[in-house]
Amino acid sequence: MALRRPMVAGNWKMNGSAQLAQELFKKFATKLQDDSAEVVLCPPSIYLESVRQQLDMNKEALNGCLVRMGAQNLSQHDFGAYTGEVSGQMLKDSGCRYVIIGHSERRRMYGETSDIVAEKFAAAQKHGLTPILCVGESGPAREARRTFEVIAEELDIVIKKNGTMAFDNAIIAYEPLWAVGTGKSATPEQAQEVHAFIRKRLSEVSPFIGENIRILYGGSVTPSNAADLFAQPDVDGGLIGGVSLNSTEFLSLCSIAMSA
Ligand SMILES: O=C(CO)COP(=O)(O)O
Repeated sequence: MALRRPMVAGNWKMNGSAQLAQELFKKFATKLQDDSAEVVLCPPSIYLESVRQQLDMNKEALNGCLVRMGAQNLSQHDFGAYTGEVSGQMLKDSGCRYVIIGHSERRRMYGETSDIVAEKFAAAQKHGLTPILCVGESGPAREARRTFEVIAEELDIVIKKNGTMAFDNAIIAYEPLWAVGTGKSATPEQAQEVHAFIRKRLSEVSPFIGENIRILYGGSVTPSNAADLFAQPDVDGGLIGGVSLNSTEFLSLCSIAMSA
């Protein structure tokens, strides 16, 4: 068993259906073998209930395999006049264990600043959810050799607001923007380099957290590149977009993580 249990988290984004949940669980029930990796489904919030039903219905068949549920976003506020928003408490009530925070699509398209991301991180933990914090540089930033600078900045704002110890209960996802949904994944070496940088930065404040935090890679992960990515020493699995909608391919990523 690896020091850190690998995780494969499926971010459905604004895709999927109750039927997809059913199809995935049918395969989980027969194909997942043990608890050597953790599998997380992050459907749109309207389908959390469908996933939860499947989790309940398949409890016995899953037989100790770790399948869990996460949300894709939450409000930084607890309750109130925030039309269209969902609070951490509501996600917790729906059976979520995880919540994705600061995905690049939300930062870019919905004006989520790093300050808001830091507030959402705090809100998630306040309500007993584990944040999956996304960080990553744009293509131009990489070309300008600003990758580490961008990642450090995104991390530091969350650390400043929440403290390093908050990362005791958090997961980080490195998702370079140029690799998200483009079919052009980071190479295993590129991913490893950034993951090691993130781990080192956290280790400087807490060696325990640095050693134990799981850092996922996200951006065009497929069954053909996953084994090399997941085999990197500082890559603890993946945050999967497109492929998480294909039950056969997603299951094959889960198997790869289980043997990583
Ligand atoms: O954004 C992602 C996961 O959060 C990655 O998406 P793709 O796997 O579709 O590139």
